[in-house]
Amino acid sequence: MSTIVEVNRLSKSFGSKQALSNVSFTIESGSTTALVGPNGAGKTTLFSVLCGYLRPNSGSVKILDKPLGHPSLFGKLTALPQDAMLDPRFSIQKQLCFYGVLQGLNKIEALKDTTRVLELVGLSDNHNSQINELSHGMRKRVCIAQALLGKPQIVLLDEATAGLDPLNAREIRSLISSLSDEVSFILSSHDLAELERLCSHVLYLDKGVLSAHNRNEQIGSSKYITLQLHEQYKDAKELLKQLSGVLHISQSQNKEFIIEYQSCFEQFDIHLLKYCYKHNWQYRQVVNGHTLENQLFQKD
Ligand SMILES: Nc1ncnc2c1ncn2[C@@H]1O[C@H](COP(=O)(O)OP(=O)(O)OP(=O)(O)O)[C@@H](O)[C@H]1O
Repeated sequence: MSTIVEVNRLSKSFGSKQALSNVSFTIESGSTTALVGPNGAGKTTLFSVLCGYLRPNSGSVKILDKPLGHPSLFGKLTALPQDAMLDPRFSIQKQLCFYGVLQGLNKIEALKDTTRVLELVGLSDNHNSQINELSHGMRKRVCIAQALLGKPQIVLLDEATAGLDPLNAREIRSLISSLSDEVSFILSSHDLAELERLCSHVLYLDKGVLSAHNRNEQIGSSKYITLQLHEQYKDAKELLKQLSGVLHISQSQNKEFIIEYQSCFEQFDIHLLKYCYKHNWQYRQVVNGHTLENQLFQKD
């Protein structure tokens, strides 16, 4: 694994509004990173700086070991902006070919790559459609296809599934997941369950200040599992404490337990599920580590 994004003490303000404040983080190749935070936290500003749309006031950014704007980065990092627009006058194939040519492909290569990316997003049959003939979800997929032109190494997707129905959102998630071996995605979304499924690392921004989280963390000799049971079974917490390997149990919600266990305990998850079966407990969800929601919002 190598570092593909290195951000050091980055700050950006708009007049007196500090949108990013001393933000530092690194991203390794092959990881899928979530960028989360409340409205106005600075996510779009951070994406815009990473893409080179906005200049920071201070700090440095290196992409693939090169400073922002370096010619060798051309086409290596692409983005789907939050409110990406397409031109209603041209077919989607024409538009994508045009963007391919802007990326430095010749016309034949651009057409070939357009065919490839339209197939990836499941829109091969719509190549001649104009944008106003497509549904909201299909338009979003065209924008994602655009971001995938030319085989970039890093793709930033700002709210890729916002406003999509569950089926379309699911298709986009599965596309991201299937491409994540070749492409490092950085995803901004308000959908924590979505990021939970897709991301190994989390960058949390709040009022321009960043904190980073590792999803499947091991702290010292402890590991964590979050177990959500189907209902509030009698004495569940006390009984869980008696399971071998368990170090500590805390309750994040009514039926949800955060189980800290000895990291040397192999196949603890299977052991835990057998224990649930033994006590006739049905479970809703088992998450390796903390849930994203608990990581971000639980105070203790
Ligand atoms: N062009 C601009 N001029 C002035 N202020 C701006 C500008 N762009 C962003 N801001 C301010 O910077 C802060 C961060 O905005 P940003 O759009 O990056 O947040 P965000 O995390 O993407 O929010 P959301 O989740 O609502 O999309 C906000 O307070 C916003 O009002």
